Amino acid sequence: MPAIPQIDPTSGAAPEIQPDLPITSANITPAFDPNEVTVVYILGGPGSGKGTQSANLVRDYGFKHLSAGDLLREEQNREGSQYGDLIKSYIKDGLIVPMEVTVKLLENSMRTALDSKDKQSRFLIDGFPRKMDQAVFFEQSVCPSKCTIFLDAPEDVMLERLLERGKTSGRSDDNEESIKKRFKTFIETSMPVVDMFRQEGKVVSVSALGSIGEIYTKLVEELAKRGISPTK
Ligand SMILES: Nc1ncnc2c1ncn2[C@@H]1O[C@H](COP(=O)(O)OP(=O)(O)O)[C@@H](O)[C@H]1O
Ligand SMILES: O=c1ccn([C@@H]2O[C@H](COP(=O)(O)OP(=O)(O)O)[C@@H](O)[C@H]2O)c(=O)[nH]1
Ligand SMILES: [Mg+2]
Repeated sequence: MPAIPQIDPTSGAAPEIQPDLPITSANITPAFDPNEVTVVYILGGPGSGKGTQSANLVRDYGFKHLSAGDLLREEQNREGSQYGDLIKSYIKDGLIVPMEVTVKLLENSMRTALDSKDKQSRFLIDGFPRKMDQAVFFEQSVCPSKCTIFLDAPEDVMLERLLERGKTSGRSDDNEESIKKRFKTFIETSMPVVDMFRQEGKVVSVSALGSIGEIYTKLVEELAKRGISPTK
C-alpha cells in the first residue's frame, strides 16, 4: 500500500494524493474476477437513505453490505490504528479520506467474506466510490461493478433527515456545519462519479422521496428491469 500523506498539523489541510503508479488497464488486473464476484454500489447524498435501503436489499437479495463510512469509523476507533486521527478529521469536515485507506478496508472485508464459511460473493458497497480517483482505482484494481443504485433526494429533505438522525447517531458529522460541507463535497466530488457511471449506462436511479417502503418498491422494480431479482 502506498504511504498515506498526512494532514498539515497547523492548517489541518487535507493533502491531495496521487496513486504511485499511473493507472492504466495495462498495468492492473482486478483482485477479484467479476464473473465470480458481484459488486453493486449504492450512492446518493448524505441522508438520502443509502443505509436504510441497503438493509432491505441485504434482506432480500443476499448481498453482503459493506458501508465505506462504517468501515472508516471502525478503523478510526480501532486501537493502534495509524489512520485514526486522519479519518476523524476528514469525516468531521465532510472530506473524502485518501482512497488507499478506504479501498484497502473494502478489499480486506471482501476477502474475509469470500474466505468465510458461506463464501459471500455478492457485495453491496454503500457510500463508495465518492470521488473519481477511488472509482477508477477500485474498478481497475479490485473489481469492476455490475451497476450503481443512485438515490436521488433534494438537500432540504436530506438535511431534515440528518438533523433528526443526529439526535441519536452520536456522529461527529451529523450537525448543520458538517452537513453543509458534506453536501458541497457530494455535489462537487461525488456527483461526477455518478455521472460517469450513468454515461456507461450502469446507473439505476430512484427518487428517494416518500416512505422507506415506497422507495424500496420502486427500487425493486428498477433492479428487476436490469435482471437483478430478489434471492428470497
Ligand atoms: N424514506 C425515508 N423517510 C424518512 N426518513 C428516512 C427515510 N429513509 C431514511 N430515513 C432516515 O433518514 C436518516 C438517514 O438515512 P440513512 O439510511 O442513514 O441515509 P444515508 O446512509 O444515505 O446517509 C436515518 O435516520 C433514516 O432512518
Ligand atoms: O468512500 C468514502 C466513504 C465515506 N467517507 C467519509 O465518511 C463520511 C461518512 O460517510 P457515510 O457514507 O457513512 O455517510 P452517509 O452519506 O451515509 O451519511 C463521509 O462524509 C466521508 O468523510 C470517505 O471519506 N470515503
Ligand atoms: Mg449511511
